[in-house]
Amino acid sequence: MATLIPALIVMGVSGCGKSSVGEAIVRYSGGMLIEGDQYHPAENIAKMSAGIPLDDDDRAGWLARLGEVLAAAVAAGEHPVMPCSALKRQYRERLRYAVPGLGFVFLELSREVAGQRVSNRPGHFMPASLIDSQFATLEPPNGEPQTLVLDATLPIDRLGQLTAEWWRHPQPHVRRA
Ligand SMILES: Nc1ncnc2c1ncn2[C@@H]1O[C@H](COP(=O)(O)OP(=O)(O)OP(=O)(O)O)[C@@H](O)[C@H]1O
Ligand SMILES: O=C(O)[C@H](O)[C@@H](O)[C@H](O)[C@H](O)CO
Repeated sequence: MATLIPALIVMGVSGCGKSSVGEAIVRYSGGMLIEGDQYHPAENIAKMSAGIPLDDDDRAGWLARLGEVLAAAVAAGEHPVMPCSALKRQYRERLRYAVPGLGFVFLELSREVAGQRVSNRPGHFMPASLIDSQFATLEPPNGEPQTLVLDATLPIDRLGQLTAEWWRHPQPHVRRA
């Protein structure tokens, strides 16, 4: 894969489709999926499961670890695709520092649809009661470099295709659909 973007973060609030679309991107691009949620320490999962939103301190160690994991994968010649909420600009800057040129795909979704999706998803630690805090924390990546903004209600496969296409021929900031 010839690309200027070494790795991709699939970002957005809980329920926007980061994990589902990450899998589709990998199918269309040949990249390697690394699930960001897997690197949350047990305390973070316990907090979210109890309906308590994470704060900056809770996310700091997790983001540092994600940066290391991404950088190691890139150094090993992989093309990682990482679902990771990356809700605030300062979180994204930390990841960019770890992997210069890092790309972001922002899956944009309304509060209503996010709530419906999370309520209807069995067996996941994230309760729907945390959706409001996810939106309160979200700083959309408007105007940020190497960022693709997509309508998260498009079919998952289509989102994967659009992202893979953009990844092959990236433009600085694109709002496609
Ligand atoms: N584009 C889509 N159209 C319809 N349903 C979708 C779409 N994307 C995701 N979903 C559904 O919404 C739910 C949440 O998706 P997913 O788990 O991929 O989101 P997420 O952003 O990774 O969530 P979290 O951050 O909470 O893990 C799932 O049931 C999934 O099947
Ligand atoms: O930054 C955060 O608040 C967390 O990463 C959450 O976004 C969850 O991990 C995710 O949404 C549930 O899977």
